[in-house]
Amino acid sequence: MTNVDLDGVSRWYGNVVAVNDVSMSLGTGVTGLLGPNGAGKTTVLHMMAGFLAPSRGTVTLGGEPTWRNPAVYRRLGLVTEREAVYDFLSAYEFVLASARLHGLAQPEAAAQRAIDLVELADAQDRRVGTYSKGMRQRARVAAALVHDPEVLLLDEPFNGMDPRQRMHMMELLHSLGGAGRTILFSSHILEEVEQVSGTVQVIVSGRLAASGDFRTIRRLMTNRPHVFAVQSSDDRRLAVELMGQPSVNGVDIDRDGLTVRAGDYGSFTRALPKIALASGIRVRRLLPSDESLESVFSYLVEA
Ligand SMILES: Nc1ncnc2c1ncn2[C@@H]1O[C@H](COP(=O)(O)OP(=O)(O)OP(=O)(O)O)[C@@H](O)[C@H]1O
Repeated sequence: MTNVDLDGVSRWYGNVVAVNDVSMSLGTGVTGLLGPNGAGKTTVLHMMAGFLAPSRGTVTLGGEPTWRNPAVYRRLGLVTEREAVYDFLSAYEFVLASARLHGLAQPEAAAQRAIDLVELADAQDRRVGTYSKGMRQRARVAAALVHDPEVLLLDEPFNGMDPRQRMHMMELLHSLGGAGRTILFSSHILEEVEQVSGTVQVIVSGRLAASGDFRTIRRLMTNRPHVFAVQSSDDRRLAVELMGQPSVNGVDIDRDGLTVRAGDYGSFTRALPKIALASGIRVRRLLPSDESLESVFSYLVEA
């Protein structure tokens, strides 16, 4: 079992603090690194991979510092966010090049093994330029896995994929994690992380906002005050009815309808249809109006 540990890690670029005093420990299986754009996810992954030196603190893999440590590079693979252009190569040639770069003793066998692992054998001799986004991404995973690393880091691996490709990649991560590897993938999409991994590290503005079991964190996120936009057949009367509800903290009314501040998501969304029904009011629209990831994350940080 290979642990990746961050201990009091900060990284700044000039005046920008990208990562601020983060400590976390990753074990085998799949962990999601969740956070809005610019939160510092890429910086964390690059420090784990030894691409980037921490400004403060230590990043270790199996107890060894990752920065400038070639022995550690052999034990990890990184799939970066941006795709390099290699359209003229077949997947096999591309993965083989990676095997040779690693100086593996039997590069051909290693390349074939990695391609089989990501289930790309049927298309391995076709140029990558003819591949779908999902297939290209799997070719890149194969290249990162060619030296059979214990740790695999992936930066936004689901970006730009359609649902089927996403499902396929999720299954692949599951099986790699199930086989005893330590896998960390970054994402800014809550549902994506929820589907792939039970363990999550949430990072916001460079700080670790929450960490651990996904369900606990999900609960933290939904059991927070919410703002809803509501439109109905009789907004004034509905406002009066809602004000009598313990789950409602406040109601504003204007031309566009009601803005309702509720104590938490569940009690309000359960109560609203009952109130409307009892008062003979038709609800035409119910929209959570503060559901941006940033607001959810900010709440977590402040909690
Ligand atoms: N080389 C750099 N020079 C200066 N600032 C940087 C550099 N790299 C990242 N930053 C800044 O550090 C912060 C964290 O960036 P990072 O790319 O790690 O975030 P992220 O969570 O991966 O976001 P995204 O998903 O948008 O890539 C951002 O404010 C970013 O602008």
